[in-house]
Amino acid sequence: MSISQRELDQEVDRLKEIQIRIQTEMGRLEEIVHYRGSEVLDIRRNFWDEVTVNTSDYYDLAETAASITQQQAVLSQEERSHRHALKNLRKLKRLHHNPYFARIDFIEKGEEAEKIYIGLSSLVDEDTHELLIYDWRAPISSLFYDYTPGPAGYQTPVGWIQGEMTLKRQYIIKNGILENMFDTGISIGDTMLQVLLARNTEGKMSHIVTTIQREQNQIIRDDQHEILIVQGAAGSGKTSVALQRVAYLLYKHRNSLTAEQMVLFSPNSLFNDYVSNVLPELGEANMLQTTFQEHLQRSIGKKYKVEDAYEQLEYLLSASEEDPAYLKRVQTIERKTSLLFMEQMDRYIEQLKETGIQFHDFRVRAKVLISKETLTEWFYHQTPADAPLPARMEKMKERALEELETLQERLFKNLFKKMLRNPKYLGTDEEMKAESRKTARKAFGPLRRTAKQLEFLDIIGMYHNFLNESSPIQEGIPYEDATPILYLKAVLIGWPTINQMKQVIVDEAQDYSPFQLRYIRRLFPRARFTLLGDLNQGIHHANVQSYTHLEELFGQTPTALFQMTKSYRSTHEIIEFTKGILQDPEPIETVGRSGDKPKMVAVPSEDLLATEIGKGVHELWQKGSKSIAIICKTESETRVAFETLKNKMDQEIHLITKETFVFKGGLVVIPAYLAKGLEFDSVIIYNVGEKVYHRSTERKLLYTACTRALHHLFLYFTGEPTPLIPSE
Ligand SMILES: Nc1ncnc2c1ncn2[C@@H]1O[C@H](COP(=O)(O)OP(=O)(O)OP(=O)(O)O)[C@@H](O)[C@H]1O
Repeated sequence: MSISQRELDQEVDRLKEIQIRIQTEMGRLEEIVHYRGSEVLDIRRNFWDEVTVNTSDYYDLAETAASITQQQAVLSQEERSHRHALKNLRKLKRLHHNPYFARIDFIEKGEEAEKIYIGLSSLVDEDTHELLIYDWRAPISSLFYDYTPGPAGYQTPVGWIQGEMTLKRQYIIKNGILENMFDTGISIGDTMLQVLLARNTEGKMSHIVTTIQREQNQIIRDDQHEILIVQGAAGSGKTSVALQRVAYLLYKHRNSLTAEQMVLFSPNSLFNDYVSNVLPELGEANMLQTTFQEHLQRSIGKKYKVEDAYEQLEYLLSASEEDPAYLKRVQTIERKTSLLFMEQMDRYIEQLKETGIQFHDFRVRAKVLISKETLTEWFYHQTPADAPLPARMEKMKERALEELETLQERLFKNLFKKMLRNPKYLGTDEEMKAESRKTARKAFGPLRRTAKQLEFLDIIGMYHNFLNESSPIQEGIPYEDATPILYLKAVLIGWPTINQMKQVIVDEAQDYSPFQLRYIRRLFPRARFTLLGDLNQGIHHANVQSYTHLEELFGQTPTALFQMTKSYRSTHEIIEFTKGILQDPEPIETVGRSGDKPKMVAVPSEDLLATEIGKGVHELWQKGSKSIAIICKTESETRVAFETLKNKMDQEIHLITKETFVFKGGLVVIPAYLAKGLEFDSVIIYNVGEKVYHRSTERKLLYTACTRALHHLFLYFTGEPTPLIPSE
């Protein structure tokens, strides 16, 4: 739709006017920040001058205390005002160069037409209290995301507002200059979205608030359901939705929810870095970010090393399918990740109430102080059989600490006696007593800690007993055993209290096993959950297979299942090509952006792969790519590729392994499972030869790798191409 020159001039004028207001307000706030800042410093420096200190009698003491309290109150009031002004100033600085990105004109039934400008945060006219810019998260801003011009409505805390949208306009404002604007007609698609999607990507993920789509907006703003499950095709914006949802919830519940009460489980640390800019760009603090692996290792403790999920995967991808050890491992993994296994554990734990509990001896070097038999005897005879297990363990702790106290007293007496007899020690009896007491206390320190943390419970021993296996875990815990071991521990001694967590977000949820998901649910009993995943991209063995399964896992509470089927990342050609890799795909649609067809390149021999890929990289730079990933199947293939490629490239090339924590753009070589969740202008699959990808379990991995591409996809192969890619 064409926009008249008059309208354009009006918009330019308005933008100028808003910027002047922002500048004026910034100036005012800068003064306040400066003034409050020096006030705070002043109060801190002269704190004691203002306090009347008199401690001669009770009344004076009380007066002194009151005076300190009063002075503290003044200080925190000043600090609060300072923080508030600083926060507002930062907000204005963000708005200054890009105050808003959209406008809608809306006529509420029975009211006058209103122009609503929407930006990253709101701006109020201090004098008239008029809202000059609405925050994108305000209820009314929903209109922009949900409707095209025509009848429209939105939900407010007091009910539904119905009316008519007469205009929907989007702006591209850069460095304070209005570069372009588009009006959306009833039938015209989202021009702005197409412009954004056609761009090249250089680095970390960016926010999408200027072009959130209706299906995404629904998920971002859903506050009704305690459990949200999102199936989203590759590139449909799951991670984006998760992050904008965090920003939305922080805005909506700003008086009761903080960033520390939200946690995001992401696939790996590299990914954490990749997404780390989004919330700060939106003016919000990042929520806690972690990986399940990190949780496992931290909870198991330093004594044992938990195998990495990627090590497990590396093994499964590299071992021969005929190897009996491989087959056994696959079976074991399938068993230990199932809910059936959890039920079997529950039965075993039930039994432990009567028999079979195991402890470690309390010992100092070789000397046993409290034997495991004694501990077992205490458990079954001195703790109430009908009490819950954690309560019984609490009793055990008390009992052990008591016993340690007695033993420590005995040691003290012996030491003291020895000192008295030994002419080497000089000093009064009292001094020697104190010395001996100190030595005894120190000697018992580690044992007391063991008791307090209930480390005398032999969790691993019981786990082995349950499995009916004799070989005890030495220093490494296989990935598939780590969660069951922690589950056993939690049920026996009580779940760690992570109750303050109100929102838990699990990205790549399809890579968790049913056992793990149920475990996570119990870890955060009071939290609301957002689980986002794509069954097409399930790369781990025995992960969740269906959404009914997921719903069952989280059941009971209000649960909603959303589907996002449009893929925003890749061109139409790449999407169609990658669909062919899947056998029974979840639905995927394109948003209509077109590009080159993916290219399969046959290479006569492996020695020539690097040279050919070098040429491909060159071609892709020429086409304007700013980020290129050469994706390999495993870490070992990645290392080989990196070594052979690094001398063939004119540009710098980065190797990415699971030890890489910082996301780098440019040219990278990366294993497929780490490329998960990331995206690049161009993707090169290192070798899609039949010898490399042939098992059906590798289908989803290959799919995941190919769907990382925005604009171009090149696939190289030696020998025959993989049968997983249908020939045209
Ligand atoms: N509404 C939108 N407007 C503009 N860009 C969008 C929108 N939704 C998604 N995108 C872009 O599409 C790309 C894919 O988004 P994102 O990584 O969130 O998808 P995903 O579903 O998590 O993908 P995957 O599962 O394949 O890793 C990103 O570049 C994102 O910025």
